Amino acid sequence: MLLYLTKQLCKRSGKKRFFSSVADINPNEANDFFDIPTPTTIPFIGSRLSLWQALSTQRLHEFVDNKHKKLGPIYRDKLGPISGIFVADSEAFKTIFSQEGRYPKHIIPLPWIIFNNEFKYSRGLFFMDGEEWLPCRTKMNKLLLKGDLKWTEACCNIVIENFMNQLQDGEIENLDEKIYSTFLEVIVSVSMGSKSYLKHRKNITPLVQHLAGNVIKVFDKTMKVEKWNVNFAFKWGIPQWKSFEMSMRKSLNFTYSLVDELMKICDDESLLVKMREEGINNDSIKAIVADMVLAAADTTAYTMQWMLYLVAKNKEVQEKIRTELSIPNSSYAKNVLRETLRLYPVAAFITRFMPQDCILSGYKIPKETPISLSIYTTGRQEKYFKDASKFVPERWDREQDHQVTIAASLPFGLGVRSCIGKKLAEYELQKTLTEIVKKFRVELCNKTDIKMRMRMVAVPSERLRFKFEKIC
Ligand code: HEM
Repeated sequence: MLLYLTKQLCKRSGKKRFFSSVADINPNEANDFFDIPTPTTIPFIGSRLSLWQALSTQRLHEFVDNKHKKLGPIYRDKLGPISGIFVADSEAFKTIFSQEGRYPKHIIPLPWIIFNNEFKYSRGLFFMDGEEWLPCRTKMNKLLLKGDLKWTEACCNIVIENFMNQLQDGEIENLDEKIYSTFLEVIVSVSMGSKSYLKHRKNITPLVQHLAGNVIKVFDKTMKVEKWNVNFAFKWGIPQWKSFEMSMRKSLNFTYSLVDELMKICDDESLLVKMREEGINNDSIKAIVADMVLAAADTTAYTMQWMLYLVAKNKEVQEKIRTELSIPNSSYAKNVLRETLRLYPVAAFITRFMPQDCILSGYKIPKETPISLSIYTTGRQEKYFKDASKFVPERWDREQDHQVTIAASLPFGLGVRSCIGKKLAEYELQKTLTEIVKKFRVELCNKTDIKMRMRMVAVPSERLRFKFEKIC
């Protein structure tokens, strides 16, 4: 898989070797770790205060972006519990993914670690490491990233058709909530299979709506407790911790019971049955699927909103999507999605601990140093994307040479630990976009400038409102 991706990226970046930086730097010439630029702030208070400010205004991406502007593509910082380096350099990204080892490790939010340890919930892929993670991940790759995925597409199509039936002329009330529930319902329908979903959807839809409310709270409460010293918050049981703990328990308990029920009614073409056939035991199935439910909704729902926002502001893009619908194998909708994720990567940071010492951007990095890849920053840099602030889906066109640096926009990550839901997400997002644009002209009703805010994932600074006009 990694070899395939590497070849693809070589082809597109026009370079001979994608991971060129690995061999090109002589370790003796590299600079010392402590020479990496670091912000000058009042010791301790300065960095905590600015972090607190960045977190409470949900502007962590801008905070980090400004630091890169001042200090360059790599800098060292202590961000509360996370003390490590921040990297905004496509060559360094390649080095990281090529040297991340057999069992890549990422940072897990501290409240979630404490919660899992304290209450002994077994969790899915995102939380697993090493020997536990690899066999499960290999089996899940086979089911969700390789081969024929028509069975997942069949599930998406039914749920999206249902969503389309809720749209009409005019401003759609609570569109964001409808989008959220729809994408949550997709992962539920994939878990149970399209036939079973069709049979039981009347009962499933209200459960999904209830779950959506809980899942939203988990992300919100995690953000709120992270503004505090999390160990302190947990130890003293402050209200922010209690509220986070409650939302997490509710969501997980509800999701586990839902998966239990789905296991009884799923059909042969379902994720649950396919996981069983791969030899994954029932407890692990429950934990993996429950986590996917949590990972699937926010990421896809907000990407859908950003995509609608951008096409609503760019009428010519809408028109082109409509025109290209008649062209077989047109990749235009896919390019719209790629361009949306370049400007608004819902996962604005990807993290890693390297298993051995490495050299990044000319500096020696000791093994196990927490590394944060600033995906938001690289996606908007002029040196990687011409007219970087403009929304130009055509720049991703394979036929034309618009000089995109693929490794600077990695919304799903790269390599063996990249997003397991990538193909599912790409299909459902493109399908929903084309169905909407085929039937409606989309207009943005918000009058103020919309900014990106970090609520674990990248969300709009205010509720997006759209007006739909039916195309006769
Ligand atoms: C636009 C949609 C999505 C985006 C941008 C996205 C992005 C990401 C990113 C950046 C990672 C971390 C990769 C890394 O550490 O290298 C990730 C991991 C993950 N994603 Fe997604 N994701 C999306 C949708 C989904 C969906 C629909 C699912 C569920 C089917 C999903 C399930 C997961 C899981 C389980 C992991 C952890 C994988 C592991 O650690 O092995 N994601 N995603």
